[in-house]
Amino acid sequence: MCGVSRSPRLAPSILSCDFSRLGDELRAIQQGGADLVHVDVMDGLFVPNISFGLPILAAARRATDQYLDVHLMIEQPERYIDAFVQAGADGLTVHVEATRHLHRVVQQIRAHGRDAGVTLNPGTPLETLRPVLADVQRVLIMSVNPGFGGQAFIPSALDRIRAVRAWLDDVNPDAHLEVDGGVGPANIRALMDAGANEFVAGSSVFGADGPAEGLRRLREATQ
Ligand SMILES: O=C(CO)[C@@H](O)[C@H](O)COP(=O)(O)O
Repeated sequence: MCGVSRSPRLAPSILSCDFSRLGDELRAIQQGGADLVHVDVMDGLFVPNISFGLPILAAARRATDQYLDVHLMIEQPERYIDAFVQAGADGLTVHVEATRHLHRVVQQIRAHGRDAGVTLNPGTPLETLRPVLADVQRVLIMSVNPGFGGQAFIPSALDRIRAVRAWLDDVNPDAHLEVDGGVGPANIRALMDAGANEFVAGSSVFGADGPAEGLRRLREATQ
């Protein structure tokens, strides 16, 4: 039996929001029942896109009291952990491919009292995560190649979730297992059944019908 509640936690990705109305968007997702706010930081080096960085995170921190789940798609994240903590991150997730010192970065995040997360690209062997599984609060399985919102879900993520869920149940049942990329009403139930309990969603939340409806559809699909 897993230690964390298996109740699904919805994590809208603000990468897909209207940044000219960031405060309104954050209020809308909170009112719509978001459980945490996913913040995608991209450096144009680790991924072929630049999103935003510290000032936007700090602005989000001023605008909401919700948990800020920061996904660092940046090279050598150890250079910026302290700054992202200062800017208001509650959880920081780093890529195994982006650092030579994965265990040290996890320690660095934990030393600030924040939740440490680890993630990996869809083409990276899961084994690279294993040495730190007991030390983290969150594992993120990427179900797209990171860098852009609105991409198609990669089905092999389902088996990867099942495998990591089994490992976590052995060594760290309290850790969250999050999935990110192409998540929507059509696949959220299958992802839940595979063992994920946190669901990052950009397009399916900030779509044409707005965050309240997007979140309602996702929540309904988990039933
Ligand atoms: O990290 C990323 C992309 O790199 C994701 O968080 C996306 O922003 C999710 O967007 P959708 O696939 O839900 O549109």
